[in-house]
Amino acid sequence: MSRINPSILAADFVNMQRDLERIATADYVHVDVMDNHFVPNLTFGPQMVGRIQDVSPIPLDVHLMIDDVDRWAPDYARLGAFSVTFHAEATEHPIELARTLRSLGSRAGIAVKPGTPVEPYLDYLAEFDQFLVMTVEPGFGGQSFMSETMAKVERVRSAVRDAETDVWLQVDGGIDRSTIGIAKAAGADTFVAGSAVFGAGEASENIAALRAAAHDHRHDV
Ligand SMILES: O=C(CO)[C@@H](O)[C@H](O)COP(=O)(O)O
Repeated sequence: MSRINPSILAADFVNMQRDLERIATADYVHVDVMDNHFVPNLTFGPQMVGRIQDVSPIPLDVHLMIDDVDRWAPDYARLGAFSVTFHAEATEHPIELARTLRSLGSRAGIAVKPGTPVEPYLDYLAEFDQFLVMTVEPGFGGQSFMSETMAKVERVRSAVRDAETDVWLQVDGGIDRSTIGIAKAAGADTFVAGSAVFGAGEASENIAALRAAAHDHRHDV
């Protein structure tokens, strides 16, 4: 199973509804919320995400790159996001927050930056629906895939297998037609792509090409 989640960080913000329609064949729309504090970039907050939720043809996979997630993450679950992922570095209470998100009807995801180890969270996988291993430093699109993060993807995949849970393993950053196979071989099943979808060519064709590139990879998880 390979899920393709286009990141609208690479969309045209003043033509957001048009760009959402262009990615209707994707699985989920990846919505990067940035506060210019947790990361040095700023996007949008609950009001805009609520409007995206209203008009999007596919469900929302919200990625919070913000501080104070204990306070703000529940708002995104309340507005109906399919999935809300917060950063492990932004909370001291990841399990409690994941439980709150689930109680509000959203899937709960935990994300780690490239320099953050995954081990502290592997004994608690059942508390989460998604584990996001960042494959670039969060903050900006168009960066190069960090292949050294694949060791962490392998560790999470192995722990998910051992725990016999159904946690989705997401990668985000520098995913394109060549790197998607590397991430899939390491054990990822959910792929966020910004530039590779909204860059050159038709978004729907780019999504199909990413699906094909992931599918072509022999090591299915
Ligand atoms: O969260 C982020 C960046 O922090 C990503 O979702 C980017 O938007 C991915 O963009 P590309 O690397 O695919 O261009």
